[in-house]
Parts: sequence; C-alpha cells; structure tokens
Amino acid sequence: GDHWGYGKEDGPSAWHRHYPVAKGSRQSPIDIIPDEARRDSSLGPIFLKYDRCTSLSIANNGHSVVVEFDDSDDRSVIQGGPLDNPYRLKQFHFHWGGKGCEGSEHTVAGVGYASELHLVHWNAVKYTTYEDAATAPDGLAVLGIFLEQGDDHRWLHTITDVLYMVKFKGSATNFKGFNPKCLLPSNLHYWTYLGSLTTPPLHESVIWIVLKEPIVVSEKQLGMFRILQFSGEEEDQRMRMENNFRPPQPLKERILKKRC
Ligand SMILES: COc1ccc(N2C[C@H](O)c3cc(S(N)(=O)=O)sc3S2(=O)=O)cc1
Ligand SMILES: [Zn+2]
Repeated sequence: GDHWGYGKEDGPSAWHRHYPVAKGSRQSPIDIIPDEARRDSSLGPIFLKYDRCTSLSIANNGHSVVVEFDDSDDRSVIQGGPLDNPYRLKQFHFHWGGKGCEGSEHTVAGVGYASELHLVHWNAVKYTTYEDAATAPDGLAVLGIFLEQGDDHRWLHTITDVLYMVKFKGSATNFKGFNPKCLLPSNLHYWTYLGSLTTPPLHESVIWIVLKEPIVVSEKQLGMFRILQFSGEEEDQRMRMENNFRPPQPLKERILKKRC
C-alpha cells in the first residue's frame, strides 16, 4: 500500500523524502491572489461535455472518495480555455477538513474553503495511456471547484447517500448514471496555472483550472464525508478520513492567469 498519508509522520511535510519532486518548480496547490492574476486575451471559455452514462463506480482509496469514469472514448471531456485539445474525464474526488475547519487545497488570498472537488481529465489526443499522460507536462487537466458551507446542495446527496457503502479503505460500489454537471456552479470564470498532482506521486503534469465561484453545500452534507475512514475494515486503528488536503506550495516562476 501507499506509505504516505496526511498524518504527522507521513503527511505533506514528509512527502519529499520518497517524492523529491515535492520541492519542484511547479507544485500544487497554490494560494491564489486574485489581484495578481493576469488577464490573458488568448484564454477562451471552458466547455464541459459530461455524458451521463460514463460514471462507473465510487471507491475509498485510503486518501479520498473517488468516482471513476469510463474513459475509453470522448463522451465526457473538458475543452477550450488553456487547453489545446479535449481532455477525457477519468475520475473526480474531494478534499475536506475537520468539523468547522478549512479543507480546500487551493486558497484565495490566504483563505481556504470547507472543501474542494477535483475533476481529473487526461490528454488522450497526445498520449495513449493515462499513465503516460500523468507524467507529461501537458498530460492532465484538473478542474477545481470550491465547496462553501451554507444550504444543502440539491444534488450532492446522490454522493453522500452512498458514502456509508465505501466507509473503509479498499471498498468500492457501483455508481452508474451520475452526471457531474450537477456539481458545477452557474459561472465558469476561472483561474489557470501550470502545476502538479496534490498527492504523491506529485507529478508536474497538471494544467489547473480553478473555478472562481464556489458551490454551496451544508455542514450536514460535509459531515457525511467524515464517516469515511483512512483505514481498512480489518485495521484496529479507526482513522476518520478528514483534513486530507495539501497546503499551498510556492508559486516560484509561475504566472497565474484568469478568464473573468
Ligand atoms: C501513474 O501515475 C499516477 C498518476 C496519478 C495518479 N492519481 C492518484 C493521485 O492521488 C491523484 C491526485 C490528484 S489531484 N489531487 O487532483 O491533484 S489526481 C490523481 S490520479 O488519480 O491521477 C495515480 C498514478
Ligand atoms: Zn485532488
């Protein structure tokens, strides 16, 4: 199994020991400073074509809860914006905090949100396999969506209602017919920059597209994520899955761009 986590001994500050790229030049997440983002006239709108029948399963991988998609063709893709061609949807997952604490990975002017949703896509035009794309500088495109605490989200219950079935690491269940379009905010204005995976192997292969407008979910719905465990059913140590986020990393020589 993986020898990394979010604890004191195996958490983000220790990842560089097994994954030296953790101290690389294009690591994610970052603190987004809106006033420093550069408007780029070459940046068009993003287009999301999410065909409902490509979702397959929902699983607990010991780090997050992940919904996997059938990425054998271009039914569900993101395109436009900073992307030169369509990128196929492979999975989405979440990062969140503890009760009442911040839990997003990207922050905005130093402020975090309660949680952050990542829709992971890969460049199937240039690369033949996901693994090849995941190690290429333009291989992945991750759409980041902030979750803000407030009223119940109308559709999130379709996910939170099944979390009890994937409570333990290594558990998975059917999750067909889910369209992630229902998790998008009304406005697709975004920031974009070149970054990395926010978990090991921390590959510097991600074109990040972070939406400015958060979606609103209730504390009750957020609390459902915390019934998940980092640990497997057989492990005696009950480790509640929470605070599974990496803190912001140095921007270094990168330019943050925006499409308002
Ligand atoms: C072989 O190389 C691999 C490349 C990637 C992965 N993945 C697992 C990672 O946890 C991970 C983290 C992502 S995040 N938080 O959106 O930046 S996306 C993602 S993943 O599903 O692509 C596994 C093997
Ligand atoms: Zn993520």
